[in-house]
Amino acid sequence: MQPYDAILLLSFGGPEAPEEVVPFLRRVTAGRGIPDERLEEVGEHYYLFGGRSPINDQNRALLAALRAELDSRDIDTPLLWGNRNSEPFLPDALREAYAAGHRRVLVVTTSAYSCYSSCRQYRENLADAVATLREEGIEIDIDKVGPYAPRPGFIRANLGRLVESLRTIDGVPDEEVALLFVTHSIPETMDETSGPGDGAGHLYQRQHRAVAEVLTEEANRILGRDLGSELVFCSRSGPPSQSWLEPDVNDRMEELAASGVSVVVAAPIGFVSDHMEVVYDLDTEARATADRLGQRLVRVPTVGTDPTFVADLVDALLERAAEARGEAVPDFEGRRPSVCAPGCCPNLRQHRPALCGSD
Ligand SMILES: CC1=C(CCC(=O)O)c2cc3nc(cc4[nH]c(cc5[nH]c(cc1n2)c(C)c5CCC(=O)O)c(CCC(=O)O)c4C)C(CCC(=O)O)=C3C
Ligand SMILES: [Fe+2]
Repeated sequence: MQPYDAILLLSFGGPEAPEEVVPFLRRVTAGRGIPDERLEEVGEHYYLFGGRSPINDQNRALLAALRAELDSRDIDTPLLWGNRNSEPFLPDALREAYAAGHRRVLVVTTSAYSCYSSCRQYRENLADAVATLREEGIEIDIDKVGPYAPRPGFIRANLGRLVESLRTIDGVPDEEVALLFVTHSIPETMDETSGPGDGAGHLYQRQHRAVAEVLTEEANRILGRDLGSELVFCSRSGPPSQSWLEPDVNDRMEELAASGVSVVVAAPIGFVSDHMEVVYDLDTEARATADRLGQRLVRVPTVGTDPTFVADLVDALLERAAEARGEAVPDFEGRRPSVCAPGCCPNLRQHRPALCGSD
């Protein structure tokens, strides 16, 4: 893994007890104009699950799977974990890394796609953490693996799960099935400006549509079906005056019921584990919508610790290390170099320093 002497999994974080819910939500939304009403509502989602989000346990499982994959390739580089919004906090993780003698850390996030929330915001968190540590006299260098949704392993792992789910509705005619790929809604402006600032924009949506297209094609080929598919969104927040990506999964299910769809297959390709957005927004809310409409909802699992996904993440780490050594590495979808371009996925609220980019 040279030139890196540690790897760090960087994630969103989540509460693990009822008393952690409000402090967590305050951290997530500090200065982001989320209405109080929405916060109370989201708090209720967490209380419904005893105040414990599944995300940290899922990251513990991912860390164990990554460790096992690294070990199987005789890579003994330490693997660490830091979060944006809950313990273990990123600056603490980096402080510990330094204390253990690590000076150059390679980061991989639990966000697979490109947009401010899923990429640059983590880069800002890294810049903040490094600045905090510098004040303590600690110097640490950070690089990051780029958004990995277009990678073959992420796609193959999703395909395996999708095909398995579709096999449970073998006898249902194509015209009665709606295949919905689901991701987190984001503000329209965040989508428009996502990507390397080359004028094209909408990279967030384009990456999802590309993944959805390959998955639909391949699943149809494997199963001898001719299913269509669409991209829909969940977890909208923000004030009603702001446009966010649509349609909402529940609204679309309602329309589909009216046109004779009896089975909805929901594949949350926007997420890498079955965290709150999945267990609440899909398994609770969308399931209630399905029940009301008399539809059957088949929810496809996220990639989680799928061995194909885990092996591909380790490949991504190794490729990033080779890139840092100046070696030629495979390109995919123009994601080389891994350093983000100037103005990539900008912060539209205020300019803030960000690491792992060329601006
Ligand atoms: C693109 C995207 C991902 C996917 C990529 C990735 O995985 O990073 C993601 C993941 C997640 N989002 C999460 C939780 C929350 N996101 C919020 C708010 C927001 N998310 C946004 C976007 C995204 N979010 C945006 C544009 C906002 C508006 C405010 C802002 O501009 O920041 C809020 C505030 C309340 C609300 O409005 O919902 C919460 C509580 C959790 C933890 C789940 C758990 O606990 O299991 C995870 C993994
Ligand atoms: Fe979110």
